[in-house]
Amino acid sequence: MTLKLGVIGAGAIGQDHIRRCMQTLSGSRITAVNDINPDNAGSAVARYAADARIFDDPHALIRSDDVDAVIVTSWGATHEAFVLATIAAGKPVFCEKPLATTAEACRRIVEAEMKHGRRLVQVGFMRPYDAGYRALKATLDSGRIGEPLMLHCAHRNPRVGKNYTTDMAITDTLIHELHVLRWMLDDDYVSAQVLYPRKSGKALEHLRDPQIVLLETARGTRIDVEIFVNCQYGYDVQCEVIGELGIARLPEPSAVPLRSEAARSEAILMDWKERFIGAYDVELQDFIDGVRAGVLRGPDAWSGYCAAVAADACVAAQTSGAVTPISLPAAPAFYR
Ligand SMILES: NC(=O)C1=CN([C@@H]2O[C@H](COP(=O)(O)OP(=O)(O)OC[C@H]3O[C@@H](n4cnc5c(N)ncnc54)[C@H](O)[C@@H]3O)[C@@H](O)[C@H]2O)C=CC1
Ligand SMILES: O=C1[C@@H](O)[C@H](O)[C@@H](O)[C@H](O)[C@H]1O
Repeated sequence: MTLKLGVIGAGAIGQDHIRRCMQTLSGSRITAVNDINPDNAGSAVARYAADARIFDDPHALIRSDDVDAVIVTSWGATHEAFVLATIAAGKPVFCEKPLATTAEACRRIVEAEMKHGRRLVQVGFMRPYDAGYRALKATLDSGRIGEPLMLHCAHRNPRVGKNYTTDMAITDTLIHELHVLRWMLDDDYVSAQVLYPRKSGKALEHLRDPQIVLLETARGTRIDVEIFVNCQYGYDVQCEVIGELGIARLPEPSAVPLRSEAARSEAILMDWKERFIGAYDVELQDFIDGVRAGVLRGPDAWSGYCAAVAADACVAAQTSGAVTPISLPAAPAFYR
């Protein structure tokens, strides 16, 4: 049975996921698209999914018999309502990160899914599907560098638009690290602090950029993450783990080492779509396969909630400047 997918939000990543479902992945097709901006829905359908129906009402799309499962790729603040409605309809949902923009909203999703009694939600945290992060985690798990003591990370985007606000450095950007580092270290955060270095002249008036987030885990590992979303030169994600016996780094994406014009160089990617293209393909194929097999295995709503608890603390720390505690309840049996 080919899985019929409905997409809510046909912007940058919505269109990219529609393209990959229609052109790269197997076992699904896009049958329905909704966007608050009808031009975006129209252009997605025209470019990639000529047979899909355009819905004016996202809730009608969720309920439609032409939709077996839903992909939510609208703005973060709208995710909660669409995910809850899809759970209420008893259908699986792939929701782009963040699952919701606050821990309280994520908790409501967790409660609704548990009440339903079966996993329906996969969160679009793609980094655990990335070959580089998987290799880094395998190295840590092998014990070759001993226990991790410190991590130095960076998440840099060349630039962001005028709607990107200071808190989005946490809820939209750092949220990837909050999820992937917890997964990689198999450890929980206990505190967060945010520091502001000198502001870049390339950042718009309203935005504090760059930012440094300091995290501490329950086992005492210290993590610093630089978030710099107007770095100009590229899309650059770095992660270095300092262990008791050695150091392990996230591999760079492969690039041709070039000797030209009296210089040695390697290109740096400019776009998250290219940097994580392999990971997006594998995560969405995993969702499609999981729905068809009746068992979702990807990042669950609980991991979306845990990332949001840490994000809430970081957002509070952005204004207080203080070291802010993070405390997580034990995972319910449903998610263990
Ligand atoms: N996993 C990843 O690496 C990435 C994840 N994302 C996440 O995907 C989501 C979308 O991001 P982008 O595609 O970059 O944004 P975007 O602004 O390019 O696209 C969002 C689309 O959603 C539509 N939309 C907004 N509110 C809506 C509503 N109430 N109903 C229907 N449509 C609505 C907008 O009109 C727009 O077409 C965000 O949550 C973002 O954090 C985005 C980029 C990469
Ligand atoms: O998820 C993403 C965007 O929404 C976010 O705005 C960027 O900062 C991230 O690098 C990208 O992966």
